[in-house]
This record gives sequence, C-alpha cells and structure tokens, in this order.
Amino acid sequence: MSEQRIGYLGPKGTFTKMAVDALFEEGMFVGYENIPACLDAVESGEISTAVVPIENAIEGSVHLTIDYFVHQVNQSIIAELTVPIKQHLLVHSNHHEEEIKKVYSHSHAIAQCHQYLHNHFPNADLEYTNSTGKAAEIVASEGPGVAAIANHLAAEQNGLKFIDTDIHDYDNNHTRFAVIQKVPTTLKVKDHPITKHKTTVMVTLPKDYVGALHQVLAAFAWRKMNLSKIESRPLKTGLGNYFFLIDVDQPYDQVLFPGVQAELEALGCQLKVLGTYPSYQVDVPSPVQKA
Ligand SMILES: O=C(O)C(=O)C[C@]1(C(=O)O)C=C[C@@H](O)C=C1
Repeated sequence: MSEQRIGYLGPKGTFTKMAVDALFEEGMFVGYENIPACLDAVESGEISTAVVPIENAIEGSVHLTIDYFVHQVNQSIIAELTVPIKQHLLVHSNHHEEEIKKVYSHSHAIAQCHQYLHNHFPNADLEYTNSTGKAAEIVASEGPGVAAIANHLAAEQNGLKFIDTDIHDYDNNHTRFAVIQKVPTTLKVKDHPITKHKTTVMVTLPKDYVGALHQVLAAFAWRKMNLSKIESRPLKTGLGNYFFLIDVDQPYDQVLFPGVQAELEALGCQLKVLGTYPSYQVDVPSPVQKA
C-alpha cells in the first residue's frame, strides 16, 4: 500500500495535529493554513486524507468545516475521532509583569474561554486566528505583552510559557474531528477500540410542506434507527432554505437506509449519504508546567 498522505489544520501544535498524532501511526503529514485549503488538497489529490474539526462540546459545530464539506467539495467522512481539549494561556518566554493587551486564538478556542477572559482580561483585545497553533506562532514572534490560547504542544513547539492552565469555561471539553477522503479507502490507524459506527446523511426538504421534518424523523424512528445529532444549516439559496445534517448511530446497510431514502423521496425530500464510518474516542496526554 502506498504511503498515506494526511493533511490537517496546521501549522504545528494545533489540536487537529494532536488528533492526527493520536489516530495515525505512520504517514506523511502536511499542515494547511485553514480548513478549506485542507479539503481542497483532498479534492486535487495532493493528499489522500484530511483531518478537520467538526464539533466542540462547548461551542458546537465548526460551521466552516460543515459548509465547505457540503457545498464546495465532493468527499466522504470515513472516520471520526473525539479528543479531550485543554486550553491554556501562553505567553512569550520573556514576558514577566507586562499587561496583556491582546489575546490571539481560533474563534472556537476563544469561545470556549469567554467567561475566563471576561473575568481575568476584560480589557484585552481578542484577535481571531486560523488556528490555536497559528496564535502561538504569532505570540512567539511578537514577544511580551500578548498571549495565545492554545495547547501544551503549541507551548512546547513555540517556546512559550504557561501563565494559566485549563482556562476553558466548562470541564467536559471535547472536540470531534472528521477524517475525510475523496474516494473512501482503508485507513491504517493505531489500534484504538471503535466506540460505535455512524452514518451521516444530508436531507433537503421540499418547500412549504407541512410537517415535513416530522415525517423525515418518523422514517428513522419507526425503523428504530437512533439519531445522535440533527442540525440545520442554510442551503445558501435564500432566506429560510435549510438542509438537515443527521448522524445515525449505525453503519449504512442495504435495507434500512434505502428504505428511509425511498420513503423520503416519496415526500419530495432528497437524502445524500455523507459517510458511514467508525467512531474513535482517544485520550491525549496534556502535561503542563505552569511558570
Ligand atoms: O485551532 C486548532 O488548534 C484547531 O485544531 C481547531 C479547533 C476547532 O476548530 O474547534 C479544534 C479544537 C478546539 O476546539 C479549538 C480549535
């Protein structure tokens, strides 16, 4: 088998890279500036596999991932991985008593720490970056007086020190990462137990059909198919036009899913399978040395 080329939301020290390290034993790893660049690289064949964040326990869905995946590329989810997320406040190694005027981080990381920032740094400017790893890189180049919200790996790899640890507002902080390919192939992953198998489908409803969503859900319900997530996103075709992204807690099969599809199509809905895949949950080390 040729070497798997795996792209992720980079640069070094992102949570996505932590997820990649936790899932893959071997491969060629490439960090991309942002999520669209990573999915574009799968589309063009530059890489075989992309790993991108899809949902956080505190802040919810990563809309950029969902929207780009649904509207801009033609790819499938082939696995998902959930990892714990610990956010730390990092500064330059020469930072001492200076006031922190600006905090850099990814919008999802800042959202996970809103209360903390409000209580401790109410006057600091908040500046969004493409990733937490990028925020750490900026702090390393800017010097004292600014901080990044990022993980221990970003601290280590950018020579930053911790001024506070575990600053996320709620304890049970986890992010789900999607592993995406253009044409699903067998993945070589570390020997993690599979927690469950899931299938993600996209359902588009007809316009102005009374009770349509109720009937969509009924098609799954009477077949006793458990749904673990349902979310609506704009179709981007006009106000009020939405599609539904539905996670079903079982692998695709040749009886139940085609049955649901036929039933929904008879109602004027469309159903597209976006992936049927194993779900992994992995613990990642998070050593911290508070200065
Ligand atoms: O910025 C990173 O380090 C990422 O990997 C992105 C991301 C996200 O988009 O949710 C991943 C995990 C955390 O929830 C915060 C940021």
